[in-house]
Amino acid sequence: MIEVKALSKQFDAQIAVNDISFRVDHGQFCMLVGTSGCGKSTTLRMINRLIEPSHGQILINNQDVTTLPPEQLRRRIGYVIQGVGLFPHRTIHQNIGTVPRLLGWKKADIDARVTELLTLFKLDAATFAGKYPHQLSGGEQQRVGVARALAARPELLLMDEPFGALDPLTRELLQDELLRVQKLLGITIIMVTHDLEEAVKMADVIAVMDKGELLQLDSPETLLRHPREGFVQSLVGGLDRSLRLLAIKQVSQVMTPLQQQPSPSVPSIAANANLRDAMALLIWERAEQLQVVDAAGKHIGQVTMHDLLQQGARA
Ligand SMILES: Nc1ncnc2c1ncn2[C@@H]1O[C@H](COP(=O)(O)OP(=O)(O)OP(=O)(O)O)[C@@H](O)[C@H]1O
Repeated sequence: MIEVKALSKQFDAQIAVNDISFRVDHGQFCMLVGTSGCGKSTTLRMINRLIEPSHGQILINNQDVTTLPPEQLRRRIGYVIQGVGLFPHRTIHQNIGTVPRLLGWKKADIDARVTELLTLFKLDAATFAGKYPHQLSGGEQQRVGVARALAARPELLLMDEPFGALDPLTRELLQDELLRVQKLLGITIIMVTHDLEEAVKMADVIAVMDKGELLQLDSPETLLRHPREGFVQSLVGGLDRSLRLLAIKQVSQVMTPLQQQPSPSVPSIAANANLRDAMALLIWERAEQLQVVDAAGKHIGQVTMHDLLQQGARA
């Protein structure tokens, strides 16, 4: 668990972060959202002490981060930035093994961990371990960047716009992979983004910042349904809020169990698809109803236009 208490940072005359407090529980995914220059990166970099706070306190599992030597602290906290920052003259294996090596892990343990992480991110270890970063695509490099940050099993992962430089399709793929890995490993993540769509899709809690201040900290659904007046309201948007609400729920959460025999004339949708995709399919097919199928392709229920209208509507 991480607790940020009355944290501020002043650079000369400029107050970059102004008296912010929040708490992220173990295993939660927290997104810091806001426009450029609002203090997101500065907040993140104070947590791993790349920047020293002017005021305030940061506790990780009740331990004040200022009581730890910064190098020791950074080995307990993974850090991923946009553009990856892989070491260009080291192989993928050496890159991922960086922190375990510094911590004095045995070679066999490092080898096993590198293979485990590459496999986790769907990169074939035999193919990729000996390659150099420039031989990888941007998406592959970014996966390696996340794998490297996770190598020594950190208790916290900090990510600063990690997918900002990727094309939209690769970006979506990596978002899905990160969510899968996060759920699997149960790690706590604090990620910076200026993309509300990304925040709504991935976060358990969203912290909206503006001009160095924390304006609202809530779940995606609460933030979309009850944004505070002013900046947050303008950020979450007007009517497209309804589509964002649909994007945060899965078909499986609103479907009704199978009532009738599957019909070949009714379009099908995967149970883990989101409601926005379901709405798009209903409109595209001019249908009133979709059949829901599980990962094995078995029909398990149905979802109707009426169900979706309820979910995307004002509370
Ligand atoms: N080392 C520094 N020295 C002086 N001012 C700084 C320094 N780092 C950041 N700032 C200023 O602090 C403010 C907050 O910067 P920060 O990088 O935290 O914003 P951000 O929300 O992450 O923005 P972006 O999305 O553009 O990265 C900005 O006005 C920035 O110019």
